[in-house]
Order: sequence, then C-alpha cells, then structure tokens
Amino acid sequence: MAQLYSSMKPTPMLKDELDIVIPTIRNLDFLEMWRPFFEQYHLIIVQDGDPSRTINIPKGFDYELYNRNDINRILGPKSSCISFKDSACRCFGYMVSKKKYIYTIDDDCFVAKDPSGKEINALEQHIKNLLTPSTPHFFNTLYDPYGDGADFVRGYPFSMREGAITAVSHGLWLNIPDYDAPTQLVKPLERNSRKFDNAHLFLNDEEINAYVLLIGLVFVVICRYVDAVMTIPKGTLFPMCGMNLAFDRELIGPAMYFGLMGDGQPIGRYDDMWAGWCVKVICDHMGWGVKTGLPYIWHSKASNPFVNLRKEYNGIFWQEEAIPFFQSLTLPKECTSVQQCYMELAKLVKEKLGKMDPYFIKLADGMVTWIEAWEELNSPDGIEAKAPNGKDE
Ligand SMILES: O=c1ccn([C@@H]2O[C@H](COP(=O)(O)OP(=O)(O)O[C@H]3OC[C@H](O)[C@H](O)[C@H]3O)[C@@H](O)[C@H]2O)c(=O)[nH]1
Ligand SMILES: [Mn+2]
Repeated sequence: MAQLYSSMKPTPMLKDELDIVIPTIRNLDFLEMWRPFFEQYHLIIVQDGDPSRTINIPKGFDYELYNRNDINRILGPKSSCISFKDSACRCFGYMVSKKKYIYTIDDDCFVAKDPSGKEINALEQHIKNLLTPSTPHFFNTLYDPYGDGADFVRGYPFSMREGAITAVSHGLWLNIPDYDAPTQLVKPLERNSRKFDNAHLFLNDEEINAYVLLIGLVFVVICRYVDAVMTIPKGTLFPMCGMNLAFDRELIGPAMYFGLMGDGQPIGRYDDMWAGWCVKVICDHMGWGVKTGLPYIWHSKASNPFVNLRKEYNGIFWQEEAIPFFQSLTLPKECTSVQQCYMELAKLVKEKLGKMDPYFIKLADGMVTWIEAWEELNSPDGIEAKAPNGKDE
C-alpha cells in the first residue's frame, strides 16, 4: 500500500525541466527540511573550498556533485573564471546544467512559514513567478496582476496586459535579512520575522508583550512578511541576492555570471550584486521581466560582519561608480542575443570601469572567458561535463 501511495505523489511542476544549484562548504543536512519539496528534483551541488573534504548529503536525493578538481578538469584554463572560496562558485552549476530553469539556494536557508503558519514551498512559488508574465513597462499598483486574488487595476492599458516574459524570480528571507556588513554591525539583533509565534513555545501573552516592548525600546525590530510579488520596472536596477533565486536559464543563463570573488580577489560578497546589475540591463534590453517578493525562505546563519566588511569594503566603495555606469549604458540594437549583449557589456566594463581599478579589467576578461566556457559546454557538440550521479538509494 505504501508503494502505491508513494507512486501516487503528485509530479511537481517542471520536475524534469529544473535543476536546483547549491554552493556549499558545509554538510547538506538542511535538505532534510526541504525533502518534501526538493526530493523529486535533480540537484547540482558545487562544493567550494577543499575538494578532499567529504560533504554529507542525505540519502534519496538525485544529484551531481562538483568540487574544484572537477571544475578544473572540465573547464581547463577557463576554470580561472570560476571563483574559489566564495559562493560565486555556484554559477558553475548554472553552466553545467542542461535544464531550462534553475533554482539556487544557500545551505543555511530553511523552509519558512507564512503568517498562517503554513510551510512555504518556495520552489513552487518561484515556478509560478517564472511561468507567469511580468509587467516591466507599466507598473501595476496592485502588485502581480497574474497572482491569485489580484488583477490589473483601472487605467492599466489593455494593450499591455499580455505582459512580458519573466526571466528572473528573486525571493526574500525571514529571520536573518541579507544586510551588508555595516548594516549588520549597527543592527546586530535585527530580525525579519513574521511575528512572535515562536515565542509562544516559552512565554505567555503578557510576557511576550513585555518582550516585544523591550525589544521595541532597544532595537527597531521589523516584522516584514510582505505578501506581494512585484515586477522591477524597466530602467531600474536592484540588489539581487543569490540566496533564494530562480531564473529561466535558457533565456538569461549566459548573463548569470557571478564574477571573480573570494580567494585571490580584492572583493567578495558582491557576486550576486554584479550578476544582478548585468542581468537587469540585459533583461531591459531584451524586454524581459524580473520579479521580486514571494517566496520567503528562513535564513538561519548570520555570517561574521567583520569578515564580511573586509570582503565587501571595495564593493561598497566601487558600487558608487559601477551603478551609474549600468544605469547610463545602452546596449546597441545589433545585440540580439544574451551572449552578444554580455560580450558588449564586458567591453564596456573594461573601457569604463577599468579606469577605476585594474580589477575590472580582470573581471571583464573573466566575463569573456565565462561566455566562451558557456558556449563550449552548451553548444550541440560541446564537451560533456557530467559528474557521476550521486543518487543514494
Ligand atoms: O567560501 C564560501 C562561503 C560560503 N559558501 C556557500 O555560499 C552560501 C552562502 O554562504 P553563507 O550563508 O555562509 O553566507 P551569507 O553571508 O549568508 O551569504 C550571503 O552573502 C554572500 C552571498 O551573496 C550569498 O548568496 C548570500 O546569501 C552557503 O551555501 C555556503 O555554503 C561557499 O560556497 N563558499
Ligand atoms: Mn547565509
């Protein structure tokens, strides 16, 4: 009978069209909490740091595991474009995947609960976001018009209600928000929480009220479960976080390069930011949409703000020049593919940002190498990158 029930499990959406990419330096016990939502999908695990370390992966998951030796073996000299000792290494997983969609999640992100206490299937919400259109060209004030219980508001032009293809779905986080180091340092206790329902485990209502009052006096605690999905308007950049992110790999994958970060680089923790700026200007050029908002995950680890400050310092400084560069650039209309847009972007980065710091010359070269490697692995007669499938029965 159990066999019958297990075979009756509904087939999850895009089961064979989506890979889950996880960058990691840890054991992957967090997958146990995601098992109901992830078990039927294929995982691509990018093991960072010491390749001789064994990563513990819970049984029953279908995965391929790549460490630094695999990256070097598969890409050869082009492996120089893949970061080492930074979560930026995750983009190798995007490159070796053969699926149409990617979902990437950090290994310290767990299943969150919505205000009703229901567990959030983040992957399902990302898939809904990607499979419904976006509205980058005219803002709908009632948020995502394609979401349940919403629609276009009065005055929204009917000629624009078909919307645009959605290329990216950017999810958010409860508990530890993705703050930069200076913000983390000045707000060490700030949590992004639904409400104090966990406190009920230990305290009665009066005690909770006193606790909330105390916290309210000492720190502004923001309760920020916002039940909304929005399209980021065309012409507007955004700080893309790689912690809980999904995208249409066949559309925008070649632009999802997470840059040169970590070991041997003067910058870290700007991997997803760099990718987000490049992706957004290319989506704007191609007329595609980028959504942000639901789903939430529960982010459990606050990384060390002092270590983060050292990694982010140059990024905090350089972004004041880099962002106006992205805001002001126009890609030529001759750029009709993402690869062409990206190569043009690399040229402009070298020309314009290379003056600010030689790092950007190296980064621009990394962008070109990334596209060359992408083409090598993804062209019809490309090299086969498969690692042995690690499925444990
Ligand atoms: O050298 C490394 C360090 C970490 N990872 C993996 O990357 C994921 C994020 O790491 P962690 O949760 O420790 O850092 P956070 O500060 O929370 O990360 C945020 O800021 C940096 C990135 O932009 C990241 O996406 C953000 O979430 C985790 O899976 C680690 O195992 C790594 O591969 N190499
Ligand atoms: Mn984290």
